[in-house]
Amino acid sequence: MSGHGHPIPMSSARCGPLTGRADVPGDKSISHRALILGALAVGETRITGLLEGQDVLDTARAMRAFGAEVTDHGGGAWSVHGVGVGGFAEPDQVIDCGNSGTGVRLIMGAMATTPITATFTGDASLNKRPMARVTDPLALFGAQSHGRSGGRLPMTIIGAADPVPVRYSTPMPSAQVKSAVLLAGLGAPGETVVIEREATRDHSERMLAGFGADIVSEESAEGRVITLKGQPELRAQSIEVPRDPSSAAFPVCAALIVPDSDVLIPNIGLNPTRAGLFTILREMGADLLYENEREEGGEPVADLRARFSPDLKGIEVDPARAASMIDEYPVLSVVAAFAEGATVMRGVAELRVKESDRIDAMATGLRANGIEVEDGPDWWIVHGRGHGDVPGGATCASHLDHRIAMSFLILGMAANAPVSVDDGGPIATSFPIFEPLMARLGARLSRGA
Ligand SMILES: O=C(O)C1=C[C@@H](OP(=O)(O)O)[C@@H](O)[C@H](O)C1
Ligand SMILES: C=C(OP(=O)(O)O)C(=O)O
Repeated sequence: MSGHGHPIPMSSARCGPLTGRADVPGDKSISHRALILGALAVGETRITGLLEGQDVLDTARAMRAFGAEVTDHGGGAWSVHGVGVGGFAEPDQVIDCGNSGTGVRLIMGAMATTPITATFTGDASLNKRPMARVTDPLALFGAQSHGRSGGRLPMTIIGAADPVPVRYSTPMPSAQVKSAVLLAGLGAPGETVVIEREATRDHSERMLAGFGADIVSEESAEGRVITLKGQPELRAQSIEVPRDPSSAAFPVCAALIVPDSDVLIPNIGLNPTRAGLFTILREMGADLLYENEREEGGEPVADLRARFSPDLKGIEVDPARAASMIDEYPVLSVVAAFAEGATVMRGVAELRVKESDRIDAMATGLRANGIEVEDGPDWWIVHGRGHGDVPGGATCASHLDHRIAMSFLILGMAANAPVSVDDGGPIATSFPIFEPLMARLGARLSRGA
């Protein structure tokens, strides 16, 4: 797999209209949480629509290592026989979370208040990412961690034998940190409180409530205050995973920039903590409609219809929206290249600590393809060239980052010359059917240098 297998060079060439229906896979964030909470519940949790991308498969394997029975019934249907809160067994192998920040950080939280020891590792990308943001609050519960310098993986966590509850303000907007603290709070007596200044994706809170935990979110002058009562008995659930808005972003953005396209992307989760990209695209002048808006399994859902939008305008993206579209900035920067004027993105320092430094990876690749980009520590500006004037023609490094690889392949669909990536392998972490799905719509993707 990505980071372990051979690189898969891929290219994308200008194509005719993209048309038809794009059924994107299940939501990655919700899939991780369904497996982890299923493993912490009593009884059998049934999941449909699970994302079978490598990140989630690595979490499924990890849950088995902690003692849960995880079964793949085929076609996205899975079941998890949980061990109950506090019931995790000590794994006898190192837990390899592959490329997944969400996987490793949430699982560290989930085991940190059980008196067991586990060692975590990942691929070359994950082993560079900061873990102190999770181990600092886990230490407050009484857990110990021993990792490489700078708080990097591989890392051993020794769960607290006698955990205490915690009140913690997250220092950066991060749903992974929030979720790690909440999952650790399950194993501590009393109330664990997480305070976040900017609201991040709330799938953990919604799903914990669904599993029967006593959890309350309140808005206050400090921000959002989430209070969880520890040591509940979580009851197994049936979970239907909605389709992933972060994956939908790719066919949506491709349809906006490829002339005469008209693509329907059904059943997309539009939780407001996730849907920022679609709001911004509409503000830029995108022909993007929400059809058949409804609620499914406690999450807002709609069918997206995206059509070629020849008059996109650059925009100043409201930094208050950053958390609700944090994974979508790379593909937004591609759309920005086809807009008239500058698109300004501020307050996005977090982009520098994802699977890659996403500001640097995109800025470097966009410049190589003839697009002017300025960047600083927590901001970047893409100077759009307008439709029909994006040169393309370069090979970009994907840095073991699925979203970087997919973004540059989208660029190639509307640029004047083909665009290549050195390695499309990481795409399988979140969107394993990206290639056939985009090809069916009419994209011209090929493999090989
Ligand atoms: O909680 C989650 O499922 C995620 C949170 C975000 O990360 P941060 O918490 O680091 O912002 C996001 O980038 C990631 O893709 C998924
Ligand atoms: C940042 C991402 O994932 P993770 O942090 O789970 O590796 C992502 O999918 O864009």
